[in-house]
Amino acid sequence: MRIDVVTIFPEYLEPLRAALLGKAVDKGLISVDVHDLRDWTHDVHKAVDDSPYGGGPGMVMKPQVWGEALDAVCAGETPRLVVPTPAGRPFTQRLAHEYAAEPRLVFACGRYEGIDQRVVDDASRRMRVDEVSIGDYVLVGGEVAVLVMVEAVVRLLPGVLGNPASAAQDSFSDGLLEGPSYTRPEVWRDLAVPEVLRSGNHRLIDRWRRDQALRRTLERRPDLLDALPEGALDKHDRKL
Ligand SMILES: Nc1cc(-c2ccc3ccn(Cc4ccc(CN5CCCC5)cc4)c3c2)n[nH]1
Repeated sequence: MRIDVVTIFPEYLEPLRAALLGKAVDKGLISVDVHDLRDWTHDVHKAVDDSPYGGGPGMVMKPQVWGEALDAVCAGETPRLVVPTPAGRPFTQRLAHEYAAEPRLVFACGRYEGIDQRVVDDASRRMRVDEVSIGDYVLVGGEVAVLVMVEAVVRLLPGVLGNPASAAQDSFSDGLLEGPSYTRPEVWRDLAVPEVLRSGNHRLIDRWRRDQALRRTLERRPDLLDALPEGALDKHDRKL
């Protein structure tokens, strides 16, 4: 997978070079290129923003600079363009799997109050463009959202995770939150590991884990229960 990121703060994307993602680059599983938007300015001030038409607080990013940058960065194999924004469709595990199947992703990181809408409108004439939100809170720019999305997507690629079974058993993979996890010691600060997990009875252990996942989902994310497909809960589940 080829990933390109356009930003006025390239240094914000340095974490993509570290740890697991850095190893994925070293292994040739992904390529990551970060581009400074200001490379496509032509004025001495390298201006990338201007006042909003219609008034309002803050500044809006200029379409001309973004247009030239995306023409250059998106050249070659047509990518899927992802534009983080508070006003976007939700980024979900399902969308992460969709992106993991793409050969090329380009991320456009806005700042200020966002990017002139015509940049998205124009790009949509040539490629798939998604305006995506990573949550219902407002960041200062798109860079952190790109770090979140790249991490969620790249970990799904074959060969990236040391333990691929982990991604297969992700939260949400069965529609529920995962329950609690434990490791040694058996007792820590007077807190003991639940007996069933040391019983060796894997039928009971699986049942206990599912009960814990259901309880936690009911308590923290009842909306996920409503979204479960018909028949996803068996009669034991419904008794909880
Ligand atoms: N999931 C998520 C994504 C982001 C995000 C992504 C890209 C940019 C580029 C600039 N900003 C700051 C920013 C500040 C104010 C407004 C104005 N809006 C008016 C009412 C609420 C806000 C918009 C945008 C981003 C924010 N934030 N959260």
